Amino acid sequence: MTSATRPVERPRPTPAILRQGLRVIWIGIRQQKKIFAVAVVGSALWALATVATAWAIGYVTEHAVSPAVESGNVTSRGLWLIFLVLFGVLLVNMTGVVLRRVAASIAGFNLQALYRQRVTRQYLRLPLSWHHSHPSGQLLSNAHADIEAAWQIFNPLPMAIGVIVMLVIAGTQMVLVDPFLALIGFLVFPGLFAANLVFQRVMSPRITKAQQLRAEVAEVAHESFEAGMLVKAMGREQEETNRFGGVTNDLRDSLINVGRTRGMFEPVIEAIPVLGTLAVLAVGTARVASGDLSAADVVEIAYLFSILAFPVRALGWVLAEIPRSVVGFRRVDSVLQAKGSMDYGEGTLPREGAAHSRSEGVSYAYAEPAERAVLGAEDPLEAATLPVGPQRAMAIRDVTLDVPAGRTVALVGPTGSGKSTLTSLVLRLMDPDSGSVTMDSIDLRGVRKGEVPEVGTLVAQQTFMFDDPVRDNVTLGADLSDEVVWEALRTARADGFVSAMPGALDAMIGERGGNLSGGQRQRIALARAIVRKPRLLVLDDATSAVDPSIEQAILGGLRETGDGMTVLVVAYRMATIQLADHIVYVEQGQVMDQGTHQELVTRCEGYGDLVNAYAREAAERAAVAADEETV
Ligand SMILES: Nc1ncnc2c1ncn2[C@@H]1O[C@H](COP(=O)(O)OP(=O)(O)OP(=O)(O)O)[C@@H](O)[C@H]1O
Repeated sequence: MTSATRPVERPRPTPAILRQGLRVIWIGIRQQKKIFAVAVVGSALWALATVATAWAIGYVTEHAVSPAVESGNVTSRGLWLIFLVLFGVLLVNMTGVVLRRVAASIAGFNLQALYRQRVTRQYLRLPLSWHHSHPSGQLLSNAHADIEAAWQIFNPLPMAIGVIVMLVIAGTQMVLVDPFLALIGFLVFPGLFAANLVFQRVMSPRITKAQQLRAEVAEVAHESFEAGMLVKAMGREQEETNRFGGVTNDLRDSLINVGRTRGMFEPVIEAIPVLGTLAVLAVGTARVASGDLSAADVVEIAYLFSILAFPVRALGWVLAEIPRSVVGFRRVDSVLQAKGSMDYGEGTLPREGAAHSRSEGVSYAYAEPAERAVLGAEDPLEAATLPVGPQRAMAIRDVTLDVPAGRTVALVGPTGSGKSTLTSLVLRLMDPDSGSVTMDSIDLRGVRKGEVPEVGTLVAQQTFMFDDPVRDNVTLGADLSDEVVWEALRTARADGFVSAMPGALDAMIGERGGNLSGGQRQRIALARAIVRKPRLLVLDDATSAVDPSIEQAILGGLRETGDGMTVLVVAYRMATIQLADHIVYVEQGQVMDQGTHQELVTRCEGYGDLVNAYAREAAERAAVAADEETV
C-alpha cells in the first residue's frame, strides 16, 4: 500500500498530544476567526435553546398543562401558551443548529483548501533535490489525507463548545431547582463522558484498521487493473483473484469487528442517561410527595437528562479527533517549513542566439535512503541541506562541461555514470553541492526565477502527457498560433501522425498519452520543447523509443534549423553520437575524456567498448528487422 492511500495513524492521546492538539486548534481558529465566531455563536444559541427546552416544558407544564388537568378544562389561551413557548424555543434551536453546522463546515473546508494551496505552492517552490528525497506517494498523502486529518476536528469542535455552555447552564439550573437531583446529574454526565472516551479509545484502532484495509482493497484492485495485461500474459489470474479475495475478506472481518464493538458499547452509553432519568424520577417523586418539589421541576430535570445525553458525546468526538489532527498537521507543517528552496538573484539571461553553457568543477550527491526525510517526525531531516559527506553517494564529482554556443555536444557513458544528473544541473533543476553552472558566463544562481526555463528546455526519456488535445500538450497553455505548433511538430517529425489523427491538433491523446505509441509521445514532447525556441535544448535519452532513422532526421533537422540553438544530447546510439560536434565521455560521475568520435575511439578504452556495444546492438536490431521483412 502506498502512503498516498494510508490513513493518518492515531497516537494515544497523551497530555503532550492534547497540548499540541489545542495549539493546532488555535492555529485554525486564528485563520478562520470570523466564520469560527459565527459557528460558536450558532452553537451557543443551540445550547441555550436546548437547555431552555427543558425549562419551557417545565413552564408550560406548570402554567398550562397542570391547570388544565386540575380543572379538566383545556383553554385556548393555554394551548396558545404551549405553542408559542415551544415554537419560540424551537426556532432559536434551529437557527443555532444551521449557523453552527454551516459555519463549522465552511471553517473546516476553508482550512483544507488554504493548506492544500500552501502545500502545492511549496512543492513547486522546493528544488528537485528535495523531491528526490520525498516519494510522490508521501506528497499525495500530504496534500490529501494529512490535510483532511489535520482539520477534520473543526466539524465537531463548535458543537463541543456549545456542549460546554450547555453543561454549565444545565448544571446551574439543576442546582437551583434541587441539589439532590443535581447530584444525580453530576454523577451521570461525567460517567457518560468517561464511557464515551473509553468507547472512542476502543473504536479508534479498529476504525483505523478498517480504513487501512479499505485503502488496501482499492490499491490491490487498482494494481490488478493496471497490470491486467501482465497478469493475463503470465497466466496469474487465479493468484490475483486470491490476492484480491484475501484483502476483501480481511476488510469484511475488520468491519464486522467495528460493528460488533459498536453494538456492545452503544446500548450501554444509551442506557446511562435513561438510568439517570429513572433515578431523577424516583428521587423526584419522593421529593414531590414530601412537598419539597413541584411535578414541573421533576419533569424539567428529567427532560434535561434526555436532551443532554446525545450532545455530551461531541466532547468525546473532539478528544478522539485530537491525536489524528496533531499527526496530520505535523506532517503538513514539516513540508511547509522545509528548507532547501532555491535562491534567486536579479540577473537576466540574453534572449537571442544560441547559448553557451558551462559547468565548472561541479559535484552533486543524492541523499542516502536513510537520510531521506520522514515527514511528521519531530525533527525532520532536510536532505537538501545536508553537507556532502562520505555517506552521501556522489553522482557527479568535480565535472567541467563546456557546451559552446550553436554546437551539438553528446554526453556518452555507461548506465549510472551521472549523465542525467549533469543535465539537471545544466538547466538548474537542482544546484550543485560545489562548483558553478553558467550560461553565457552568467552564474545561474544569480538570475531571476523563471529565467532559465525561458532560455533552456529539457526533454527527458519519461515524457508526461496531459489528457488534453495535441495542441494543448504542445503549447502547455502558451498563446501560440497553429502554424507555429505545426512547424514544431514538423521539426519533431510528428506532423505526419498528428495530421492523420481525427481532429489533428484537436485530437485527444488520452490519459498519459495512452492513445499514442511511446515514440509518438516522445516526438510530441520534443515538439513541446522546440516550440519554445530554446537557446539551449537538452535531450536526455529523449528519442529512445523513436525509430533510429526518424531520430537521425530529427537531430539532423535540429542542426539545420539550430543556428540559434545549442544542443546537449545524452546519446545511446551510434547514429546520435556521430551527429555531435563534440563528445564528452563520463564514467562514475567523472569526465574521462572528450573530443571527436574518432579521437575518443582511438584513445579512450571505455568509450571504445561502449560504442562497440552500441554498434553491435544496432547491427542485431537491423538484422532482426531484415528477417522480419523477408518473412
Ligand atoms: N533520485 C536519486 N536518488 C538517489 N540516487 C540517484 C537518484 N538519481 C540518480 N541517482 C544515482 O546517481 C548516479 C547517477 O545517476 P544518473 O541518473 O545521473 O546516471 P545516468 O548516467 O543518467 O544513468 P542512465 O544512463 O541509466 O540513465 C547513479 O548511481 C544513480 O543510482
